[in-house]
Amino acid sequence: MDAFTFPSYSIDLATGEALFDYALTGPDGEQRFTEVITLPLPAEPPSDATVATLGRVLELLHVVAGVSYYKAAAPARLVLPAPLGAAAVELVTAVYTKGLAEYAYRNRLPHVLELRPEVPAGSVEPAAPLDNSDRRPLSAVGGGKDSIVSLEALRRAGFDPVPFSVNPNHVIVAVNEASGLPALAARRRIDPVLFDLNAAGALNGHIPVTAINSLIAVATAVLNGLGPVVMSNERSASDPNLVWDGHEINHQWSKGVEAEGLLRAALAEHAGLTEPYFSLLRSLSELHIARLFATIDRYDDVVTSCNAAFKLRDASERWCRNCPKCRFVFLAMAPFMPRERVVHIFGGDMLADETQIPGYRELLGVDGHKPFECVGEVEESVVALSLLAEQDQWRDAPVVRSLVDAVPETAWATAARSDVFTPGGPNHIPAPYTKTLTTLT
Ligand SMILES: CC(=O)N[C@H]1[C@@H](OP(=O)(O)OP(=O)(O)OC[C@H]2O[C@@H](n3ccc(=O)[nH]c3=O)[C@H](O)[C@@H]2O)O[C@H](CO)[C@@H](O)[C@@H]1O[C@H](C)C(=O)N[C@@H](C)C(=O)N[C@@H](CCC(=O)O)C(=O)O
Ligand SMILES: Nc1ncnc2c1ncn2[C@@H]1O[C@H](COP(=O)(O)OP(=O)(O)OP(=O)(O)O)[C@@H](O)[C@H]1O
Repeated sequence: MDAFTFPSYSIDLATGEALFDYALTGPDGEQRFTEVITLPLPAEPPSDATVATLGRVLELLHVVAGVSYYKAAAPARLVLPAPLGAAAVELVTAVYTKGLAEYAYRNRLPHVLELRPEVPAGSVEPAAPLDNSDRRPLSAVGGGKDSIVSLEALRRAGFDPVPFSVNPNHVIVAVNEASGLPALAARRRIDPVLFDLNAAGALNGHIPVTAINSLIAVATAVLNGLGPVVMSNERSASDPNLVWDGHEINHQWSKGVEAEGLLRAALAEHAGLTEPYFSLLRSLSELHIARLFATIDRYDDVVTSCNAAFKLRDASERWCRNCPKCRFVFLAMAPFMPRERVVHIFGGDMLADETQIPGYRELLGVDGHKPFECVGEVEESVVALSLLAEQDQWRDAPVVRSLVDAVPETAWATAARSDVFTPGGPNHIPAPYTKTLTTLT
């Protein structure tokens, strides 16, 4: 295939159903795709101004959500459907290069990292400004510990958050029920043709899903007259897994602060939204978030961070207890909870299971590189281990004993100087929200 194009998109405001069309084209013909995204509708029909702003957000979503289909062939040309301003082009370029970097690395496709979209000539009509910053925030809920921390902090700080999810599965539904807050949901249907192509051996790999979910959340907030979208993306999401061919490869790129800034700028430029989207947890390490989560216990029976529970097919019921994310989150929560509580949350004791030692050695930087998963930095893992080694309840756990012996002296020294509990780094948290997290401490 030579080119990836964006033939059309439409929305039916009576049903909330938006259709996004894509095409891979080449000398042998064309492969079309249609993704269907259904937004929750407000009680009253939206005003013309709201519909205009929504249209602008959907134009960005149309282009960004194309990554799932582009990756089936990775053609050299990415041909955008309409002129875009500089900030929007910068976002799109980054989503298709940095957002697909892990895919490019694993499939050995260096040209993807250099991809530049072809932007039709012409100017874009400036968007009408919309300041919705004082409305109720939409709090994105993924079912894991991070979004629970944000939701609870927002609630306790009096912001009256509306929980929101894309395709909520049973875990997310249970988390929302535990919160007791009425939630909004959007539906997203990937074109099944993509799965057929995958089964037939098409190129496949990781995509920047948070960029897509974020724009669906912003579209929902606009349509429903709500305020900023509040994400729960942490500081370490901005750190790459490795460097390849001079490019940083970051599994979590679209959760990082660069993506957040690009999305905010594109939404301001293209949709006129002055305060559309930010991450409340941006300054915190994963370990710090785990410590905050330990202060909240109403979600213990339902919280699930394991990605295996969120697969479209053959999902696990809750924690699989055998993946990098389960290993990391168990390690991060354990120092801050009684042993029986963390074992109850996970349904088993991962630090008593010696088969987990090789995976933990990767997290601790003893073997290999940081896994391609949503896990914290090596330093955070070493700090967590050092805290466990000081506690009677954990010191003699078989995995803890083995790891304490394996971690090199230099890593302990780094951990001893660590700033994992000191908030830091760039963030986009608006002034009214800066004290929100203090409600949990
Ligand atoms: C749940 C999961 O981790 N899935 C990743 C896995 O895909 P798998 O085939 O095992 O299961 P499905 O998710 O059901 O996907 C089926 C196919 O559909 C493709 N696809 C899915 C969603 C989408 O938006 N577009 C798609 O094209 C997918 O490629 C499969 O062929 O492995 C895939 C290949 O590495 C990953 O792409 C799947 O990741 C999902 C998109 C996903 O939702 N992952 C999040 C849990 C995730 O990884 N979040 C990251 C943040 C990444 C970011 O920058 O936003 C994190 O939390 O660190
Ligand atoms: N299905 C979804 N719908 C809406 N937002 C989502 C969805 N899945 C994840 N998110 C959001 O995307 C961001 C990254 O997701 P991630 O899975 O890292 O977070 P989490 O589930 O809150 O916590 P954890 O890191 O413990 O899994 C979070 O802000 C989360 O709220």
